[in-house]
Amino acid sequence: MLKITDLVKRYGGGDPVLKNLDLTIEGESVVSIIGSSGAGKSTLLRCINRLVEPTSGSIVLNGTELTALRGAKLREARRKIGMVFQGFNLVDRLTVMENVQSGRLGYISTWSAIMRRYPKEDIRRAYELMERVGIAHYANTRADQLSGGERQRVGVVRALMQQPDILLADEPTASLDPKTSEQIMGLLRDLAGELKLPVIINIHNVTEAKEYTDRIVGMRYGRIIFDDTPAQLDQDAMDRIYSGSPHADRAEQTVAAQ
Ligand SMILES: Nc1ncnc2c1ncn2[C@@H]1O[C@H](COP(=O)(O)OP(=O)(O)OP(=O)(O)O)[C@@H](O)[C@H]1O
Repeated sequence: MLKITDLVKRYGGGDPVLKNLDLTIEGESVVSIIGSSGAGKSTLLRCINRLVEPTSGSIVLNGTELTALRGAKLREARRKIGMVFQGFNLVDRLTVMENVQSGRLGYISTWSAIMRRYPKEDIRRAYELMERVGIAHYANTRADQLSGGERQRVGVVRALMQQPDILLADEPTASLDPKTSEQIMGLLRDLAGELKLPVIINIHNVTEAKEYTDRIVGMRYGRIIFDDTPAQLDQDAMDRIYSGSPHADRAEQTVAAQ
């Protein structure tokens, strides 16, 4: 279970971009986070895996308070959080297998990694996952020879090699054509079910969010203002999520506080 309580993030001395946010995700479900550009979607995901340091608040994953962790304990917790990126974040000159095995860094010794001496079990699991997502025949191909959709499949397998407790996907389909984008969304949904893995996806494409996810969280300037099933996301909810501006939001809050 992921339980976020009273989360605040402020970059430098500016206004908070996450404002006392609460969010609980239980069990395996696919949750999408939607909202205008600047709503704080990426910041929220990056606070969960501590790529961004929260200013205050609590993030508990399966009983571990993530915000309190440092050093080795933080690295250990991070291994349990898989991340899929918009730009795939692959090492182009490495093969698909080498990219996929980089998900095991932190589990195997640096020397084994340098020598590309992967444990048999890791190779078996990599092939199983690559087979599952349809890229096993590319195992020895350089990552830069693959199409966008294939590259994202590599990104997904690399994240799954970590044997994560949760998968975070930051606009995983934003660089893909519409058909490939739907395939990747379908894959994430199916893998979530098969592996009993909660998945949180930041996404701009509301049609895909409705079709491929179980729950939609709508953010507006640092707050969650919608949290329900796709069926409940009507035009009125859409208008609320996508209306306003950071400036208007700040003015509203100032008036409300007076
Ligand atoms: N490293 C940073 N330093 C300063 N401000 C930042 C930083 N990262 C994000 N911000 C600001 O925080 C706010 C939220 O940004 P964030 O990227 O989380 O929003 P988003 O909803 O993911 O937007 P998008 O959909 O465009 O990716 C924005 O105003 C952004 O300018």
